[in-house]
Amino acid sequence: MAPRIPMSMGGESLAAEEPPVIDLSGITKPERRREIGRSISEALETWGFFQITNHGVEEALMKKTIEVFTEFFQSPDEEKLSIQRKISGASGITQGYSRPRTDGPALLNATEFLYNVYGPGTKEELGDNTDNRPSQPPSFRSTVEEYVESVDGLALAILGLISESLGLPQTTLPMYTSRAHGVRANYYQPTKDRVEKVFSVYPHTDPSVLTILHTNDLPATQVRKDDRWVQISPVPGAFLVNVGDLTEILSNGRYRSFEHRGLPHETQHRLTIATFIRPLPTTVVEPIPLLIDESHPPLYKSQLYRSYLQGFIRKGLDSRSLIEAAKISIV
Ligand SMILES: O=C(O)CCC(=O)C(=O)O
Ligand SMILES: [Fe+2]
Repeated sequence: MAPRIPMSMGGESLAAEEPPVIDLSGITKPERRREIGRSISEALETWGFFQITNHGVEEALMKKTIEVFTEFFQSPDEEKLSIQRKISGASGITQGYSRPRTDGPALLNATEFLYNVYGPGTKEELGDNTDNRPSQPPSFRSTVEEYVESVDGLALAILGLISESLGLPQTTLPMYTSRAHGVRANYYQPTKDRVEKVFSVYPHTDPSVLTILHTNDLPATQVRKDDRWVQISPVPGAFLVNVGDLTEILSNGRYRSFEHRGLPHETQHRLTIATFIRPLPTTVVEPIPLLIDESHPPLYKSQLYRSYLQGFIRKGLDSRSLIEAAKISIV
């Protein structure tokens, strides 16, 4: 296992360079589309992350989404605890509100967070406890539903570009994703004590194909690059996008799932909302057959997304351990 990097936050340890900001305007013009595709491909090879502007999601909707989540997290404990996280019997999908935790066998969460699944889908995709969503403020559900629908359209566009950058038809990666998305909102208490296990989201990779992160514009999301933590400066109105473990598998290792973590701000509450674009539980995840030939053997095992997710739930946030375990060992 790779050694853990010290968690200290000395400013001098942060690299000057960071993932690029990519402007999506003109995406329908063929030449511009190729240029955007090249920028995304380069960003994914170098960082696994990029920010996007002119992405088509309405600014007012983005703001309103931050507002309703903030209002939820600031509501009284009994309100939040009334939808405490629980596992649904049949689907195994755990939804609801979670208190900050620093104990337990798996590396869990030192922030409080809310996780629910939104979008069209079967009971197996959505889980049986979709009622475990906030009912306050009254506009919460309709706002988040509208937000997720809009982010879904953006995700399809980005997945199309990533597919093309792999030399595949733009429908390829979307075919591996469900339209029901996991939405995890993290709420960080302010603290000057920025060390692991204090109001942070531990180093991990995402069990997703693609993750689209919306924040209240405060640092710090950090990505691990060449054994250093690189802090990403939020561009107001932009989304932070990264590929997860499933894209690493589907692309047969061309686009790696980079380890990252979330830290609190010193003086203000940080809110981050991650939308995870994922396969269906019944999808077989394996390197895309068109990318495999004699000189490019598959580097990852084939498995059901459901089994992958169960492994994630069992382990919690634990650097790159699951994706490493998915590799075919070459002896
Ligand atoms: O809050 C952040 O900055 C990162 C959150 C994250 O990585 C996640 O929820 O998967
Ligand atoms: Fe993440």
